[in-house]
Amino acid sequence: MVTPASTSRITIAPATELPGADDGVVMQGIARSFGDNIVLRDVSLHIRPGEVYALLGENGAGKSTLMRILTGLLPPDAGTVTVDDRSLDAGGRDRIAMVHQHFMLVPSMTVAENFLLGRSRGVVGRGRLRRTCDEISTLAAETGLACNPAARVDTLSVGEQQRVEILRALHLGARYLLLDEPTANLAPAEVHSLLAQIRDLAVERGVGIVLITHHLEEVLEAADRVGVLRGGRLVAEKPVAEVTTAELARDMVGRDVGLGIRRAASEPSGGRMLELVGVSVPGKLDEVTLRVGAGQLVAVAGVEGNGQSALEDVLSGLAADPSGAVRIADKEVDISSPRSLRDAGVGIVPSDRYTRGLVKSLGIDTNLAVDSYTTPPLARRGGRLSRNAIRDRAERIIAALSVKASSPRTLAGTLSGGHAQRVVLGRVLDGAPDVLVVAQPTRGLDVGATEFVWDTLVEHRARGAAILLISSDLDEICSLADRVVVLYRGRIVAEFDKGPFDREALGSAMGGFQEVAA
Ligand SMILES: Nc1ncnc2c1ncn2[C@@H]1O[C@H](COP(=O)(O)OP(=O)(O)OP(=O)(O)O)[C@@H](O)[C@H]1O
Repeated sequence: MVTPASTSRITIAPATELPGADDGVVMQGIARSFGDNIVLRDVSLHIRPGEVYALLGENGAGKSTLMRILTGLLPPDAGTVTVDDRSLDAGGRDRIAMVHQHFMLVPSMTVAENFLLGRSRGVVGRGRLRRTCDEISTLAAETGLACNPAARVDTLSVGEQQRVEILRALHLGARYLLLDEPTANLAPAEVHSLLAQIRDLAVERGVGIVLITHHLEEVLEAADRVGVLRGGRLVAEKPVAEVTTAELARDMVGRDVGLGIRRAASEPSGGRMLELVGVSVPGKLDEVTLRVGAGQLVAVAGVEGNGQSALEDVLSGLAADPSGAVRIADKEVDISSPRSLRDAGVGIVPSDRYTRGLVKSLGIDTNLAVDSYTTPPLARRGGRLSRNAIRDRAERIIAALSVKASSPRTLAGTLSGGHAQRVVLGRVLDGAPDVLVVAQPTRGLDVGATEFVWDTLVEHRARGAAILLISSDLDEICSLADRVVVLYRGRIVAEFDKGPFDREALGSAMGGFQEVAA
């Protein structure tokens, strides 16, 4: 039983209808600034029913701002939006739905209960719930987006939750879907099937889809047209059949980008810099044993939800009830204390930049000072803080990582996702730690920034840092790792000792299709 808040009729989006001349999402002359920061200038876009339109742009280019304007969450300073020739206020808004990277589902409720949230006043009876289950099953069968309406959301994989979000939007009557990096957390095999399902929704049901992604191959695989935002303007708009990934990268960042293999030039020294022995966290991590030598980069490959967060928690000193041992340079460290790990030389780039990496309501300068304010040069004699040193440090890191911010005091919560990630990376890398644990370091970063982060990790490996890369991105793993272990359901199920790595074998181990004894 659920007690949703307001009443609305359930309308299942019909399968393909012939589009009229004015159909589609039409944005004309959109402009938007935040203070002096001009984010969008005279942007016009037309997304037609039945097409997949990929929207690209480097971090901070204004993609999310444009999508927030499109869904009516943010008013533009100038310009108009119509959906099938209706303004947003005259019914257009009901035809558009945004599917976020961070899902908006209530984990303790079933799929059907989530569908009914906010859609009827008072208690929902069994009959209504059953009807909704039937409607979901019908829609799932029609669209090929498999889904069990009676399943609790917290029992579903990330890929299944993604499908629930899409089905919910269609169930609400959306004819246009805005998908914000929909593949960011999926296993390699799931990526291809989701992209195929997205294409089917467009081709067979006439849904118009905006696909925001930083993975350029996904654009070629799934989209019909691609638009590139740069400096607040739409600088390119092309049929996908006429572009290459190299051209798209150039359109986005204004230069050539090389994301090739970057394994260690020489054999790693093999010294035991970071060692985990039989590390377990109840219900999450099972007897994980691994070693990372000085000057070596070991990747822990896996899809979110298979123990990566627990591993990150252990190495941050934040896991609940961990067991086993962690040694840094052959010395055991107290894993119940974040400070012991930090003092032992471990630097962590957390996977969730907002809950672990940044305080959104504080400035970039303060965020960059949080792990070094007790020592000089930030701390002065007598325990007082040096404002100048805090500002200088912030200015240096902002310049080194090209963080797009009007001043060092800009609030972290107003940065675009990619630039927020740069601040977190900048803080950790600036300390040049002996052991670097980096979780999903390039998630949400544009190709130019990804190239920069990869090069930076390689530099730190070359100076002798031991790097543990926790990632679900096969390109990242295959390009950077000297060794790969695969984490599935909390256990290491496969190990790959030397590149070049077999992407297919890696992908299937990540998806749990093949368990190889460690
Ligand atoms: N509420 C806000 N207040 C101030 N500035 C903002 C706000 N929202 C966005 N901005 C600024 O607008 C610019 C564009 O941000 P936006 O989030 O639209 O970029 P994006 O293209 O989605 O980037 P990313 O790929 O990093 O997610 C950035 O400079 C950001 O700092």
